[in-house]
Amino acid sequence: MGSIVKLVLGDNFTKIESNIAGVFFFLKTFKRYFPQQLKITIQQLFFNAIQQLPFFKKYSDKILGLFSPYTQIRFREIEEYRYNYAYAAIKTYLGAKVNSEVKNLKGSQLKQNKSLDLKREEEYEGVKMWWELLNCAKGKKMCRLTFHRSDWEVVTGSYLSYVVEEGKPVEARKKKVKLFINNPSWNWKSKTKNLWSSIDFEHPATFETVAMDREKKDEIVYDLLAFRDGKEYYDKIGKAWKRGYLLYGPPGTGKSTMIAAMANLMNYSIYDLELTSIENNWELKKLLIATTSKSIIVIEDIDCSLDLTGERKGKEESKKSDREGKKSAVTLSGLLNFIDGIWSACGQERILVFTTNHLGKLDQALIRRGRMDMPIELSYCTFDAFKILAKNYLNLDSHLLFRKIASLLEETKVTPADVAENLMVKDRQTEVDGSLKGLIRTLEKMKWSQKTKADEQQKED
Ligand SMILES: Nc1ncnc2c1ncn2[C@@H]1O[C@H](COP(=O)(O)OP(=O)(O)OP(=O)(O)O)[C@@H](O)[C@H]1O
Ligand SMILES: [Mg+2]
Repeated sequence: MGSIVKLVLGDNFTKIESNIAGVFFFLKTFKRYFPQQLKITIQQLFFNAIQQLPFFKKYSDKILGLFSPYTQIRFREIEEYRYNYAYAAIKTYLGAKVNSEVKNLKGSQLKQNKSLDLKREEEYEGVKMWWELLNCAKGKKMCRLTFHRSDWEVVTGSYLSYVVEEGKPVEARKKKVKLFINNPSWNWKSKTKNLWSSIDFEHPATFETVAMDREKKDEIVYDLLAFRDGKEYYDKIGKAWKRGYLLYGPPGTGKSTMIAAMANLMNYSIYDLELTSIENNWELKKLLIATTSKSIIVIEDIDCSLDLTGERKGKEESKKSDREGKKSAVTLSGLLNFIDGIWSACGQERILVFTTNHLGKLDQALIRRGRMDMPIELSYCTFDAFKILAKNYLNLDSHLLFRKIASLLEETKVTPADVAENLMVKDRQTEVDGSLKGLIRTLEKMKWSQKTKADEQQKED
């Protein structure tokens, strides 16, 4: 074998042969004379140097994972659309350490799609390790811990629990998400705190449980995260740090559920603004100025609350107008002024969400870009959305009846709320089949009645 290689490579083989011999001789001498600690340091330097090579830069994570004596543990900020509290605790721990030991702080650039916020070296019970805080593509963030494989037990055994415990006390003071509801203006007293009443917000919805196409959902989550981390960007372009989302779709498609998921993801409070209990533009201004930063201001069913001619025509409008004997005057222009003017002046880190069942009824001025940055359509249940509901309600990934349901969903307009209702069971063990069959019956009925209606319509036309 050696002679065939020699024949092919000729003189080069002799050179390679002597180089390899040289490396082996070096490693042998190194092993004999150098202490363990120095060896670890040199190994680290060697792997750091390798990471700089272009080929390794591209595949370094995978290659180093295979050959490196070092191993890594990653803590992502968002795991399966849920906020990862271990990440938060670690970040807090590292932040506190950085303030007291600035000398360990290093900043540099990693791969093109990752930027390094912080790198610090740690020593725990004689074990050396390295923490990195990384900003990855699409606003994702993570902490990465690198350490020698031989230290696995110390790191996973006691070190990580120590870090999470240390980071916890600050994290425990984390803001509680609140739901604010505006008091009717005839109940306001002199102090600002009477404008809004609040309760703890404990809605369990997360983006994981919102049933909609995954791609669309990812786009929304990345948009929200980019907004949250965008202070510098908004400062740079000279725009107020705010973002508007317009959620539209038929009743029962998950608009309110998505607002709850947004609040839980961002850890922002919700201000649920009921325009029908406000008298005029001045009151609207007062209410909006009293909202705090890191909040989501929600106006549900905007088309029912506001008339495009300038007068409200809300669900409670007639009742209230009768009672007070005068016309209320919150106008579209009042709202627009706020979004563009006062909003920009006092608005720090606020999200504005409008919902509607009828996109066509809204004034273009209200939904133009800059006011509503992202229109989000919540639509009838697709098979992708159904699979999420089946997982939520029945803990089911697949079933023989799924194929039938998929084909019925293609032909029927049914809301996720209707599907969810059919999937609710008290006893999962015995009722899974029954609830899926019940859903199929409902879908068949709906399909038939929708078809009949469409035929009648066609005849009329
Ligand atoms: N996309 C969805 N994902 C998960 N659950 C959903 C979804 N859509 C509806 N649901 C379920 O249906 C119920 C009603 O949904 P929700 O209140 O979010 O609808 P909506 O679009 O706000 O309706 P409306 O226009 O009447 O306000 C929710 O409690 C939820 O359980
Ligand atoms: Mg709703």
